[in-house]
Amino acid sequence: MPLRLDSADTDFEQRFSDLLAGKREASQEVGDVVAGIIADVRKRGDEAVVELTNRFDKADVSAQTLRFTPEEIAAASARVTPEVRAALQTAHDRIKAHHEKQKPVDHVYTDDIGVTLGSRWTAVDAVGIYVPGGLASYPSSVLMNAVPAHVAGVKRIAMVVPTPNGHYSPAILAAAEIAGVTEIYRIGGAQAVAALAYGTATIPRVDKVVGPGNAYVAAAKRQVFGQVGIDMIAGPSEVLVIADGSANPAWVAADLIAQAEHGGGAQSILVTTDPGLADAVAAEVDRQLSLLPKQSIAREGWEEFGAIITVDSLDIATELANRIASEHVELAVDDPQSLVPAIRHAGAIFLGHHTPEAIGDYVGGSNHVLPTARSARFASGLGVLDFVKRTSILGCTPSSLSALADAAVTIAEVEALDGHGRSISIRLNR
Ligand SMILES: NC(=O)c1ccc[n+]([C@@H]2O[C@H](COP(=O)([O-])OP(=O)(O)OC[C@H]3O[C@@H](n4cnc5c(N)ncnc54)[C@H](O)[C@@H]3O)[C@@H](O)[C@H]2O)c1
Ligand SMILES: N[C@H](CO)Cc1c[nH]c[nH+]1
Ligand SMILES: [Zn+2]
Repeated sequence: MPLRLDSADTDFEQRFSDLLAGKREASQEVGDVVAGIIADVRKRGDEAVVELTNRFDKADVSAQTLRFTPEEIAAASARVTPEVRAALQTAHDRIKAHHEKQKPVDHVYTDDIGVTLGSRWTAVDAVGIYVPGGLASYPSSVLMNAVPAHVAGVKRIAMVVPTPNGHYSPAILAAAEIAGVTEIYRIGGAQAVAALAYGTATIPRVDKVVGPGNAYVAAAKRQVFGQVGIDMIAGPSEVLVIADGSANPAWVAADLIAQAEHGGGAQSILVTTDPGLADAVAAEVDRQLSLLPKQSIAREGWEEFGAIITVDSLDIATELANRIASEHVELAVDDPQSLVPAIRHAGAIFLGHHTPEAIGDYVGGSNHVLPTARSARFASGLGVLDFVKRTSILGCTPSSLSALADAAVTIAEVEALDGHGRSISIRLNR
């Protein structure tokens, strides 16, 4: 049974805190396993990557077959149906159009004393994109990772995707082809992240690793940060549905199940002002789950991490939403726009009864690689800004340098850095 809470209950705070603290992400044990894998890949390179891939993915690879050949990519891509290709193309075009609007612009200005100041954006040279592939296959994640990188102007995109038992969906390679990605390795997990970060004989190192993945991938990204950049931690998926009495229980239930079916610690939470809706959604989730196979991942996910919370007002609902800081927040309420300003911590917000989170997973145009595990308090979803860096530009004239010199030299003296002061005064013959 999923957790049932009511914000008016005396033990609510304690039980809500327990819900937030629930261990869905990397444990100490996962962190230790990942540290061992990273050290092994750094030491033994391809040999370790091959051995770990064959152990965890049962993939039967060698250093020679780690990378998909152009022929394999073309052949797999040719196997997808015209419908699948067209759907991927639609997704690609919509994601591209939306991300084009995120491109930052350079600016330069000269202030009132003649100092020139500016910001210039340049793309990261080489990025590694992680496409998850353990429990499910995610062609959509190929597009969500690769399209913003292309829009940003990244020159080299290296993609990794695990191939459990040697299998992969042709749609993965078709999506890569549509997105213009040609460097693709059949590896996953922490060993893939380590190979991208440190490089091996077969896999040249990159500057930044992005993309979603399970707890092992999330832990590996945390541990290689500094050696390379990372986007954020996009781990096991989450949805928080805020609903009032106008919501359709069957639609809300379907959305909760959709997120729970990601498995691996995925979490679905309903917060509602309507106790009748809470009961109806609980019954409807059970009914819809009963139509699925007994061992369905969605049932496991819902029962282990799901929760239904009743609250007295939408104000309390939004306050809880900010504390949960969910990856996705659906506003299944009469007037969704009125709640938007109150939601400050969310990876993405979905407006109204006709915007299921799954439309954003695929073709809405916004990115589905989003911060999880409450990291929406400080992080944003993947976008063009993840693939560029900002360099500041500063230029003084003799007169503007002279105008600023005294203050600068004074601060240099306070810091006891005489060389700094001298490098300024020498130019002014002081
Ligand atoms: N936040 C997002 O944007 C987003 C998008 C898509 C998927 N996801 C999430 O990504 C995750 C995908 O997970 P997945 O497992 O299907 O694929 P995955 O590719 O993330 O992980 C598979 C890899 O995990 C490693 N692994 C598995 N068990 C291991 C063990 N015991 N020891 C060491 N390594 C091990 C293996 O190397 C394997 O290749 C899900 O949690 C899903 O919710 C998130
Ligand atoms: N909901 C996931 C992000 O949390 C993304 C996804 C891909 N495919 C289906 N869903
Ligand atoms: Zn999804």
